[in-house]
Amino acid sequence: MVMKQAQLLNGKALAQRLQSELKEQIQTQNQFNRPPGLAVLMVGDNPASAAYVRNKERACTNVGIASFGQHFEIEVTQAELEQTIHRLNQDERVDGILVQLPLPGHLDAVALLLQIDPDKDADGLHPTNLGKLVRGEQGLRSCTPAGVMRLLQEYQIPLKGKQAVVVGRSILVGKPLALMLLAEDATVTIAHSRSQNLGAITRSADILIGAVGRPGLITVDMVKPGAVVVDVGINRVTDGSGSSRLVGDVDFDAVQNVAEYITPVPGGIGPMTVAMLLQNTVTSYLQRHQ
Ligand SMILES: NC(=O)C1=CN([C@@H]2O[C@H](COP(=O)(O)OP(=O)(O)OC[C@H]3O[C@@H](n4cnc5c(N)ncnc54)[C@H](OP(=O)(O)O)[C@@H]3O)[C@@H](O)[C@H]2O)C=CC1
Ligand SMILES: Nc1nc(=O)c2c([nH]1)NC[C@@H]1CN(c3ccc(C(=O)N[C@@H](CCC(=O)O)C(=O)O)cc3)C=[N+]21
Ligand SMILES: [Mg+2]
Repeated sequence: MVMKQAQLLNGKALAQRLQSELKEQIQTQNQFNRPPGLAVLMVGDNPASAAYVRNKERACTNVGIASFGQHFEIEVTQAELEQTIHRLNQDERVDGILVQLPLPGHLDAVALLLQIDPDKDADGLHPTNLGKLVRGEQGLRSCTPAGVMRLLQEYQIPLKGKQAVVVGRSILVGKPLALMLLAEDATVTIAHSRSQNLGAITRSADILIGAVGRPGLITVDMVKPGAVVVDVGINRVTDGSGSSRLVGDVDFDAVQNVAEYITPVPGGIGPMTVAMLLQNTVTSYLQRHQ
């Protein structure tokens, strides 16, 4: 039997196009006498965060957004971070503030995110923006889930009435993504580490999202033939020869033989996340001057 390979959902290509559109928009928006500004706070050096920061800074330079990155030692205190956020809230050059998650255990992420001016909340994690998402109101949306939705939209993947299964329930990815899928009239199930019969749940999915952080968690037997498979996971793995590479949560090589559409890692949701972060920053920039 000849297996038809899934079509790739090419996040990298779409993200590049969105970036050129943003670049043009920024070039023609010069009445504010300054570029849009984005501040990313990173504590310690988690490898997934490091990849994000690298790509984000390259992308900012490319489209014309000023970066105000701040890298803190792992021992930084809550008070130091809160002071930094207060300063950035007041800084007229800064339109977007993002705190890289997860934070080391001695820091309280919830308390910190609460300090961000909701109008500068580039990752949509302030309770005001999360509340707007729950209520279906306009607001800044979390970048990764927004990137997933934008990519599905680009490929005209039908969502209305479809079974969507999101594996992972973090406040950064799984939960907001489930709400966004719901807003598009999908029938949404959220699975997590305590879910029983994960395979039975995922096999019901027309749209299956892996947002866990475990390489190879989603195996081919867990995927319904013809499903749309979105891999949010970013995991660095070391192979036998000692060289390291990025993989997602999905066993891509096997799953691409049964899925209708699939996102690659790298080149899928990662670049879309960066594009949405730039877009949120530009949105805040334009709104802050109204
Ligand atoms: N592509 C991108 O742009 C981005 C990628 N990521 C990547 O996505 C992944 C998830 O990130 P994030 O949501 O922040 O991670 P978290 O660790 O915050 O959340 C992971 C979720 O997966 C669930 N989980 C853990 N193990 C299992 C299991 N065996 N079966 C089912 N569910 C499980 C957890 O369940 P429980 O709640 O019960 O603990 C939790 O809800 C990571 O690889 C991260 O690097 C993150 C952000 C952006
Ligand atoms: N508040 C917060 N928001 C986040 O969105 C967030 C975060 N914290 N903490 C860390 C994770 C991780 N993450 C990535 C985003 C893009 C790539 C990315 O661009 N990846 C490229 C390849 C990267 C490479 O090859 O180095 C790709 O997948 O093609 C990676 C990782 C965002 N995260
Ligand atoms: Mg990716």
